Amino acid sequence: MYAVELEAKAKINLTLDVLYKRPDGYHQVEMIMQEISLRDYLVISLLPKKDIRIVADSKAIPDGEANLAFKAAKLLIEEFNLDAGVEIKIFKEIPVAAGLAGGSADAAAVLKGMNEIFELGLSTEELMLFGEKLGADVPFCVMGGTALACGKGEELSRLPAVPPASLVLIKPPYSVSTREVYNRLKINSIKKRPETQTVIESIKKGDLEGIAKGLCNVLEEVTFAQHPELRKFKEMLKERGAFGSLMSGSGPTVYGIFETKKDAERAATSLSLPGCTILISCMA
Ligand SMILES: C[C@](O)(CO)[C@H](O)COP(=O)(O)OP(=O)(O)OC[C@H]1O[C@@H](n2ccc(N)nc2=O)[C@H](O)[C@@H]1O
Ligand SMILES: Nc1ncnc2c1ncn2[C@@H]1O[C@H](COP(=O)(O)OP(=O)(O)OP(=O)(O)O)[C@@H](O)[C@H]1O
Repeated sequence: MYAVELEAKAKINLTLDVLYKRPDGYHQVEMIMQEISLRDYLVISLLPKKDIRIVADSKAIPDGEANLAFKAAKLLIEEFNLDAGVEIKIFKEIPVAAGLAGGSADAAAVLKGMNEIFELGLSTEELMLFGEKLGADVPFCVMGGTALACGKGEELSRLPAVPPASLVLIKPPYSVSTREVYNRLKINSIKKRPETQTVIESIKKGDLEGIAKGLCNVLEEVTFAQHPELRKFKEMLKERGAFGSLMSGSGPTVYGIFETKKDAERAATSLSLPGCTILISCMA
């Protein structure tokens, strides 16, 4: 049976600013998105009849039509009236509901994989437009790399690659609802906003310390109000040599940027946070 194997890479936010609430209920954002090496693996196989089957190695994600990978397959089957189906095997490595776009990454991988299996001939831009129908982070997960995201997150402009750097990610043993965090945000009381253009300049110069100094996510205050220990996790990473640390997306994952893999490994092994998942990854 014809099958394709894909990697679905996670993302972190280097900056995340929220400008205002839009009439459509979403928030206007300005954020720098960065693809990282942490990834899920998917195997998509052709099924002779119109059926979508999700086979996941994790009980933490839905195995039916609530799965974002299922929604992506359904979207293309209906759009192109495909007279066949797919089985989607998902091997999860990305922590779920962690602020790392795990579901969005899987959905983007399904769009790419089905484009290949059914020879739809869709460009990256066309796949990103389908991604927009699935969720705000999906267009970036289709594009990958480093990008400035505006609008709901679908207006993307590619940025130069950031300098190679390692990350330590701390994922606490609970998840956070993105929707609740956005809806709890008091936009008029945001004390510190990212200096997005300054960070873009640092990226263009390949200045890792400048990037790290510019890390800023306005959603932190909302999630930290519920989980104050996350603020401590940021400090612990910096005390262990991180150039900078930040919560990714709506959280709860907090990450630190380290110059080398060895620095990241040393920091990670010195952390003892019962119940937390501690991962090492890299940017670019
Ligand atoms: C927090 C980020 O992950 C940062 O990259 C994204 O902004 C959220 O991306 P996402 O999880 O793919 O978001 P979606 O699944 O499309 O939306 C989940 C919910 O988050 C809220 N949401 C999301 C994106 C956005 N720009 N404004 C919002 O208010 C909406 O209530 C939405 O119903
Ligand atoms: N393939 C999937 N992988 C992970 N979560 C999925 C998937 N399909 C559906 N979900 C659901 O989507 C919700 C969000 O999961 P996800 O891992 O995408 O969160 P996230 O990383 O915080 O996303 P974002 O950073 O975009 O806000 C979870 O509650 C999960 O049950």
